[in-house]
Amino acid sequence: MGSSGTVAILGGGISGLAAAYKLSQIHPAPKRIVLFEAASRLGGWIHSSRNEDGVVYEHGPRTLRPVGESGITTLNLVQELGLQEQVINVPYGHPSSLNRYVYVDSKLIRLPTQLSALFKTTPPFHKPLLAAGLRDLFTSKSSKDDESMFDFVSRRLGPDIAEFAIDPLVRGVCAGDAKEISVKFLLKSLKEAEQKYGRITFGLLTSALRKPPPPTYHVSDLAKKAQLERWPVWSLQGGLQSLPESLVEKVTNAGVELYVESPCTDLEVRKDGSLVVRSGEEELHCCNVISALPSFKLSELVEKAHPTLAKLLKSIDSVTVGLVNLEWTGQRLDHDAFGFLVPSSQNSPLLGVVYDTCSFPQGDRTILTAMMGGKWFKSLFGDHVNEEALLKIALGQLQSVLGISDPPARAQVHILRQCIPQYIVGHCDRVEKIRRYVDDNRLGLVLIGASFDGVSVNDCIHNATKAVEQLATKLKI
Ligand SMILES: Cc1cc2nc3c(=O)[nH]c(=O)nc-3n(C[C@H](O)[C@H](O)[C@H](O)COP(=O)(O)OP(=O)(O)OC[C@H]3O[C@@H](n4cnc5c(N)ncnc54)[C@H](O)[C@@H]3O)c2cc1C
Ligand SMILES: C=Cc1c2[nH]c(c1C)Cc1[nH]c(c(CCC(=O)O)c1C)Cc1[nH]c(c(C)c1CCC(=O)O)Cc1[nH]c(c(C)c1C=C)C2
Repeated sequence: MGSSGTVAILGGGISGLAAAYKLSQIHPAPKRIVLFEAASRLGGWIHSSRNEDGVVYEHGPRTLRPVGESGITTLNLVQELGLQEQVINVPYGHPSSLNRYVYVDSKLIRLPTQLSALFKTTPPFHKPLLAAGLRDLFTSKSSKDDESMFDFVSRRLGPDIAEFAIDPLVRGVCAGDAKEISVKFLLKSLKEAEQKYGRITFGLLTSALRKPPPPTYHVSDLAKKAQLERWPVWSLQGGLQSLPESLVEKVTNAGVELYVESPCTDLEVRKDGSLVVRSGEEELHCCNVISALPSFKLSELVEKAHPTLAKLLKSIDSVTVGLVNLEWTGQRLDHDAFGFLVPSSQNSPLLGVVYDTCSFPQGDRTILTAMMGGKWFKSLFGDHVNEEALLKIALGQLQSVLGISDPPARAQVHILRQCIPQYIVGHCDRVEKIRRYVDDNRLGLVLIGASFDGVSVNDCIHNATKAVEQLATKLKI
């Protein structure tokens, strides 16, 4: 088979599917677009299950934010796919968008959102939050180019904020340890403000006062509606899995070849710059390969020919999450919120619990998702923990925290192995080195996926779209 005009995509998660969709839309489109997926289903970590009675559980992501260029890219895509009627949003000002709890010293504490917390000591903090602002004003800037989220916030705003706000935030976004995760992961603009103004408060003030410039990119009617109505987050009826399902339908109709249960087992770069993708006995010659694989998986494929690259790719580690969906009949919560998070200082097996039916009610029932382990999975549960044991642990925790003692009407447990990449200190440099190696060695590889430039679904779709736009300008079709 000739390589000219054939593009291979490795991985059929949302990144790979978004790339396949975008590639099938460009003119002229490549002659062949072939996607290899190792698992028996497409969608990667986006996984919803639909019970026979229509009740939906999410085993991966559940809500997306509509903000920023990447939030708009996803809503644009949703409209292009004709899914706008299926969009459900949390209304502006809804308790699930305002109330976030932390579980500290055996108590659920609502994180303060009111201005009074600036002047009054409000638990779990030990000082009024104004003290944090004053500390920032009197702290000089650090010369370090990168540091951990915990160190940065502890230094600038005090250890209280680092322990009770930043540490749980990191657990609630990447199931990781704030003492290891790079400040550039979630607080890039604050780190830049420190470098530019010496104080993060000056940076916050300047950006609050500055009118954002009008967008230079397309904003669909759906994205405009989300902005106008100030949706905090949104999802899809039937679960977020409807998004990859719709992409699969569209790309199949556009002629993209999708192979499931077809792991890429070898990737060879020939001297003439063409590439050979192997999946078991099959081999495909192509002009370009888009990898939408987790970094550690791609590392295995390039290990033999490019050990230096393999080592760099492998250094972007991922953590395992035990995820337990639980359902009870009736309303079992005495407060409305997005959920609660547990700071690592509490040494709990729980990372946090999402109150799914508070954001999106599903009749007269309570559905919660407990997430456990993350960075601490192995030290908490060992190598051989099974689903039954995790269910028991989750139920015990929910009894202590929420006082729910009767057994759930239904439950599902999933052990999500190596599901969230960890952007530890130095991540940006690592990614730059990886990309430089690929360019310098003319490997013809395009790297997308959650391992590199953002873990949210929005980031994955946006980065896949941008990468294909760039590739289109130099495609050897
Ligand atoms: C529990 C959980 C909750 C989350 N919550 C949110 C949320 O609320 N909001 C949000 O925005 N994001 C959330 N995320 C993050 C988001 O879901 C992921 O970052 C995103 O789905 C990753 O997509 P991806 O396509 O880059 O990678 P993946 O989904 O990992 O896809 C990679 C694909 O490659 C396949 N593969 C692996 N090896 C091979 C091989 N050798 N050959 C071929 N295929 C291979 C895999 O089977 C997989 O299908 C959450 C993630 C998890 C795990
Ligand atoms: C307890 C563990 C986890 C919970 N969600 C995730 C984990 C690991 C994964 C996750 N959650 C979000 C993202 C996307 C980040 C983004 O950039 O949009 C990912 C990968 C969204 C999110 N969840 C929480 C926050 C603060 C955010 C960021 C954006 C937003 O404000 O929506 C908080 C949170 N997550 C979990 C709970 C229980 C919780 C708060 C109570 C579960």
